[in-house]
This record gives sequence, structure tokens and C-alpha cells, in this order.
Amino acid sequence: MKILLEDTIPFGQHYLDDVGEVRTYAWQNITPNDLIDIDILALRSTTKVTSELLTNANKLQFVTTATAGTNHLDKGFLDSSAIAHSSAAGCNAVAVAEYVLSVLLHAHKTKKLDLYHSTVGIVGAGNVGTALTRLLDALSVNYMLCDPLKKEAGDKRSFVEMNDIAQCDIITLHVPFVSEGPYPTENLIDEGFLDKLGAHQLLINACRGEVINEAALLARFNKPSPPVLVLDVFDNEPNINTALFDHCWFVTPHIAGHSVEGKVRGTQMIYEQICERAGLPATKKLSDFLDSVPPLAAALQHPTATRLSVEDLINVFHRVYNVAVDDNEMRTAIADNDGVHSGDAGLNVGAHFASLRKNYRVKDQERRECSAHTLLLPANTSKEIQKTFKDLGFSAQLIQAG
Ligand SMILES: NC(=O)C1=CN([C@@H]2O[C@H](COP(=O)(O)OP(=O)(O)OC[C@H]3O[C@@H](n4cnc5c(N)ncnc54)[C@H](O)[C@@H]3O)[C@@H](O)[C@H]2O)C=CC1
Ligand SMILES: O=C(O)C(=O)[C@H](O)COP(=O)(O)O
Repeated sequence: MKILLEDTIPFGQHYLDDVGEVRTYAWQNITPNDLIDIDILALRSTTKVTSELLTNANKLQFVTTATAGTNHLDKGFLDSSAIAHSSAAGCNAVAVAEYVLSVLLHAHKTKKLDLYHSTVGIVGAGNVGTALTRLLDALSVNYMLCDPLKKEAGDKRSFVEMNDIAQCDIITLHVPFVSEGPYPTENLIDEGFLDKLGAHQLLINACRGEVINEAALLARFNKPSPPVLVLDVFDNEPNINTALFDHCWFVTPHIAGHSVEGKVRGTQMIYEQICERAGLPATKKLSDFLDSVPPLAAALQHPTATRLSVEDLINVFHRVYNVAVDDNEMRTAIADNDGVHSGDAGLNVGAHFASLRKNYRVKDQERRECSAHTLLLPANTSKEIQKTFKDLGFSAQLIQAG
């Protein structure tokens, strides 16, 4: 069995080397001839699986993406060519939820909002939206969900309309990019929606750039009181419009889901799918590839309180994941390399954007999810605070002072 594997899939070769004959490729260089005699194509969202790419795919039987999003696969063409396809649904949901929580904690710290008196409007109540509700539930933060498909499918949670979402203090988007059907998400956030928002509101997009109409978004910043904006995703990646940078409070290179766990879970999922197709047992486990991390000492200021203070939470959580680090990296890398900020000199923006993503935290500051960390808490930490940390995903251990 011949497997063609995108080189951005972490541990892909280690997972698959005894499953088939593996060849890797870089998404920038793949051509239709690379697909000749290939049985399985395994990729991430950077490879666009179009009918053109598959012109010479004479043996291809299965295409799988180690990502949650699937809009880079031409599913109509794959179906009509009887090529099976799959994805790694939910692999990075927790990572994206932690990204959003980091933004919310910054918003609280800088007094843009009071987290405990705010409502988060979550658009899309799938894996990411639901992972985010778990974090918000842990902190008793209010939220509303908008997901007409889940509502129609009989999901018992309570759902609101987009008009209600437009009233929320924080609006965060977690839908797939879909251009057709009863509930398209392309340009879901359009001029009309943007005009309803004001400067007291925070708009976060960590799903797909096409969900916000970028022209309308840029135009919104020429009108009074635009919302505070956080963007992880863009139209036309990697050749993004850097004119957006100046309007973003935080801007990151499509890495919301790029925790170590989020990416390796994706590899584990496609490995299991490929083994199944090959009729082989999947013997490798996620834990074979994830190192343990040293415990994290958490010196709380208010350990005996019945509610975790936002200050104590920020001090702990931002040592685990801090979006400001990624924002700084992106602005520095792209501005240093291209002198951009105005969008006028973005000659190599695409290459730099791609490189930031490929090299994301490979050297230092590996990004692990809360679940990888054991917190060392003061011995007098209240049961309520211990529970909050546990609900956020941490393990906790009490230690005696001194
Ligand atoms: N920035 C990043 O690194 C990442 C981005 N993503 C993006 O986020 C999207 C969501 O991820 P998951 O939650 O894992 O996917 P999911 O498929 O589990 O959930 C998506 C939800 O959106 C809902 N939905 C679809 N159309 C809608 C509409 N018009 N209005 C409201 N809700 C609608 C669906 O019913 C579903 O419940 C992915 O499709 C992907 O494009 C996902 C992971 C990482
Ligand atoms: O899972 C998704 O959907 C995502 O957006 C991924 O985080 C994208 O990661 P890459 O495949 O582009 O590395």
C-alpha cells in the first residue's frame, strides 16, 4: 500500500512506517504526478484536494485530513470518483477553546470587559463550541449558542438566533466554511451584522477567514465604534491581507488549534483510519508520542476563596497558553520580513505566513493543553478552586508551603 503523506503531519512517518510504503511531500510542491500509483493520501488543511490535483490518481482509494475542517477537500469530486474520505473531527477542539479563553482573560485583564458580567455568543456548537462551553461552565461565565443545524437535529441545549448573538459582549465563530445549503457560513458575518456591533464588543474568528466578509470588515473600521477584533484565520491564506493587522487587537497565523495534543491527536485519528482500511491492528497510541511535562507550581493569591479569582486564573493559565506570545511572533515575523503593516509591501507574506505555521513552537515554548499539566497548589487551596482547575482540564496536587 502506497501512502503519500504531507510533511506537516507530526509523527506521520513514525505512525505509518509499518503500515505501508510512505512518501512525504510539501504542500507547496505537490503535483498531479505525485499521485500516480498512490493508494492513500494523508494531509492537513494546506493541501487543496481538487479534481486537477487528482488527474493522475489511478489507484487512490482514500483521502484523509488530520484536521477538523474539511473545506480543502472537493468532496463532490471525491464522492463521484468513489474515493473515500475522512477527517480528524474534534482533534483540536480543546486547543481552540483554550485559545479563546486566553483572549477572554486578556480582555478582562485590560478591562475591556468583566468576564463574570459578560455573555459569550458562540456561533457553532460542534466540537470547538462545546469544548469552549466546558471552559466557560468551569468559570461560571454566561454564554449563548447559535447552531440551527444542531437545533434542527434535536440537540437539547438552548439555541438563539444570530440577532441575539449580535448583542453579546463577546462573539466567537466556530463554524465550518460552507458556501451552499440552507445554512451557508460564507460571509455569515456581513456588513449588516458588523454594523450592529460596537466598540464594547469583542469579535473572534478562529474558524475560517471566509466566514467574515473581509471587505465589509475593513470598511467597518472606517465607521464609528468598530468592535475589538481578534483574527486567527483569513481569506486566501497564506496570501493574507496584512491591512487587517492594524485593526486587530490580537492577530495569529491560523494556529488556534495547534497545540501538541491537537496536532498529534489528528495524526492518531488518521493512523487508526488507515490501519482499518489496511486491515491491520492500530497498535500505536497517543501516549507513545506525547512527552510528560514538569509540574507547574501555582502560587495563588487567594487560595482559600470559594471562587478562583481571575487574577489567579490568568497567572496560571497564561503560563500554559498566552495568545499574546503568538500575536507578537506574527507581527514581528511578517513586519520584519516585509516591512508590512499597511498591506503595501506584502511580497512574501504568503511564504512567511506558511513558515510561521510550519515552525510553530517547534524550538521552544512547546504548546501543551491544560490536560498535560499537573498544578502544584498551596495546601490550603479550597475545594471549589481545586474543582475549577480540574474542570479546566488540569490535574492538581496540593503541596505544603516551604
Ligand atoms: N483555527 C484553527 O486552528 C481551527 C479552525 N477550525 C475550524 O473551526 C470549524 C469548527 O470546528 P469544529 O467545532 O471542530 O467542527 P464541528 O463540525 O464539530 O462543529 C461545527 C458546528 O457548526 C455548526 N454550523 C454549521 N453551519 C452553521 C451556521 N450557519 N450557523 C451556526 N452553526 C453552524 C454545525 O452544525 C456544527 O455543530 C472547523 O470546520 C474548522 O474550519 C477547527 C479547528 C482548528
Ligand atoms: O483543524 C482545522 O480545521 C484547522 O484549521 C487546523 O488547525 C489547521 O491546521 P493545518 O492543517 O493548516 O496545519
